[in-house]
Amino acid sequence: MTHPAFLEALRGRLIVSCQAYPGEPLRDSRAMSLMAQAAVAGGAAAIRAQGLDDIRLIHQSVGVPQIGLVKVGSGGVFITPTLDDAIAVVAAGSEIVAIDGTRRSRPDGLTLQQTIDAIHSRTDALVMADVGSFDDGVAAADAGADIIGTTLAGYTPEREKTEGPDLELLAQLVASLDLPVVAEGRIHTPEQARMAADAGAFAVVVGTAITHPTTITSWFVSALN
Ligand SMILES: CC(=O)N[C@H](C=O)[C@@H](O)[C@H](O)[C@H](O)COP(=O)(O)O
Repeated sequence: MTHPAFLEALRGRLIVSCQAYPGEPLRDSRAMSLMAQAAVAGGAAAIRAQGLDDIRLIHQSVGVPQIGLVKVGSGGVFITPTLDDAIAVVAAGSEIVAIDGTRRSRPDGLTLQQTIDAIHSRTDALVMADVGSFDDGVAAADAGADIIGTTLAGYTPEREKTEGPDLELLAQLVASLDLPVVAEGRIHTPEQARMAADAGAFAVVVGTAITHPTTITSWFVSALN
């Protein structure tokens, strides 16, 4: 399958997710933009970013493609839940919009296929469907997603939350789908990133282990307790 050049350029590469949440010390678009610049300086091929302000600023400050999303709440369908959210993410500067790609019903009443069709007809962006299970991945591919991400594995009732990345799900999706499958979620070490690549991931997204110093600090603190 031929992909747009900017997607092809992500093959086998690292994507760094730069996200901070309300109330956190780094919840500041400038901080996220600096984090993104630092990640690109280290070799990140793309940035994943949350929130329209962060997406806009990061779009202006780095020269690599961006996977954008908005998070609305934290339960149920919370990753770019509606079509309007997705259109806003693209308008803010994302080349790829990450949306909830599960089979759950969406708050605006559209199906996943209707959502993806509308994004494709109204924008040039690619759609990354963040899925939580194999059946989600198959359904999202059928619905027209351009990229499948394992992002929600362990965050819906369908899969156990594995300690590290859900490599089993990744391998199953890679074996069955004719689409780029991106490994995302709980990749905390370079070795795990390598394992995800070896399992056939098109690209590997790392967030917390690179860009969430509070969590990283807590890992070290725990090791000393
Ligand atoms: C489940 C969910 O809300 N995932 C979010 C999706 O954008 C982010 O909170 C994660 O940080 C991102 O997926 C990267 O994963 P990790 O931080 O584990 O490397």
